[in-house]
Amino acid sequence: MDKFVIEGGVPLKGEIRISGSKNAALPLMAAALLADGKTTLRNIPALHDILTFNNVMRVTGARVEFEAASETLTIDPENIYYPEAPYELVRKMRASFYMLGALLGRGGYARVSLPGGCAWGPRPVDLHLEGMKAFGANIRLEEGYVVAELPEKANGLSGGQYKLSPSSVGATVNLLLATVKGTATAVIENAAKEPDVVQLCHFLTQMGANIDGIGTSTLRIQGVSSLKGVTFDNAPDRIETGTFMILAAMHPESQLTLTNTAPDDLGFFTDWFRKTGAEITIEGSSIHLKAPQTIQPVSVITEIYPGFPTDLQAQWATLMTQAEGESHVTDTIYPDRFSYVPELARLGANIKVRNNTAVIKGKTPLSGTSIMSTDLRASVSLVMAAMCASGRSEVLRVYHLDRGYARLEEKLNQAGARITRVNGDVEEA
Ligand SMILES: CC(=O)N[C@H]1[C@@H](OP(=O)(O)OP(=O)(O)OC[C@H]2O[C@@H](n3ccc(=O)[nH]c3=O)[C@H](O)[C@@H]2O)O[C@H](CO)[C@@H](O)[C@@H]1O
Ligand SMILES: C=C(OP(=O)(O)O)C(=O)O
Repeated sequence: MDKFVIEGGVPLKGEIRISGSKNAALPLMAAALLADGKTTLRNIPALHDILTFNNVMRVTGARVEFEAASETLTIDPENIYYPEAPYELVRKMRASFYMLGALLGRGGYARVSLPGGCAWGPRPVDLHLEGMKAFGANIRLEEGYVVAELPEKANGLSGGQYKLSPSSVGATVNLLLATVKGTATAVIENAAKEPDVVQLCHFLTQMGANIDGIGTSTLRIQGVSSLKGVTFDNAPDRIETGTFMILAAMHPESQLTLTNTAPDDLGFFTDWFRKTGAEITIEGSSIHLKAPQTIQPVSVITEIYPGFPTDLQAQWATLMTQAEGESHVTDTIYPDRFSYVPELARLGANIKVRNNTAVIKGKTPLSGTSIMSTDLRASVSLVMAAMCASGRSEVLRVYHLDRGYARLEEKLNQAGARITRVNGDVEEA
């Protein structure tokens, strides 16, 4: 397992180009399996999760070619013959569960292992299954696998209405995939409005789907008989953008420009960010950032889009260890997503968890030591803390990070960071 060795205390200067979004790309990839022809997706980052999903699709017989240098992915689903997603791959990544909707939508049958992904407490898939049932699929559990199929003699789902409670990105994606082809009308209420879902709807529409209410919480899908393969540009990663914005605020001398961003996809995040005292100027797809001399404490509560994203709360709590005063970071979406807290405390942060809230008292100096990543966003927050700490730190198990950040150390080093990737697991055994 690789680790990072980080020399802390240096500001970030210059430009960093934001990669394509992981969480927006994965639904597109699954949707490409519904087409009658080949789909080309551009701005697809060479991340472990993307490579894993490529392999998940290949198991079915789909032809998948990824050119990492040009970040271009082609998916040809013509020869799909094996509508299954095995445990060995699905356990690595929760979004593999999108295969359930895609394969059901394509051929009326899917057998998909129950998912893995970042683990921070319960992450049920009941809404995915209940929604598919409500739209007429037969669902059964079989030795850790979910089998979804059309009822005997039916030649499509029956459609209907289903209200997600709570709203769910993954369930909205799966229900869209399951229903865009066919003859029925399906209405998803309290659907997710995250940019990743909106992009998926636009992509499906370009393929020939009929979806009303895109960008609202009620999606009305009228099934169509076929979908065609298209060429499509994936959106920039809003979570990578937010992560680097937060990082740029952590050192008083940092001045950073992020290019290839989609500022509108950040929702209200920029408002919270400004309250810290950081300066932000948006110019087309570039975001210019200047760190505050003194970071103001800003409490946040995670909410569905456009509220504060749960995927940025660990990074925010890390920033708040350097703010002058007390702040609270509350996660209402994943109440247990605080595994990074003991590690920040080991670096010297004054941070404690009360129920679903991290209570942070700043400003505390951080000093370098060995720290362990536990999930994707937790691990990037530890890298950020190590970059802010005095002396040298080691961040172990960076494989979590490689799931979702493309060439992180290379990008940050180009802006002045001092991060070395060390291969192997001898020290961690
Ligand atoms: C690959 C991907 O895009 N992952 C993102 C996606 O995850 P994911 O799609 O898994 O997250 P959801 O939007 O589904 O989860 C939202 C809430 O709904 C609950 N829920 C969800 C499904 C279900 O069947 N039952 C249920 O109760 C969850 O426990 C959670 O409390 O959105 C999350 C919330 O923005 C992000 O943190 C993840 O990074
Ligand atoms: C948690 C994430 O991914 P997943 O839902 O695949 O675990 C994430 O992208 O932050």
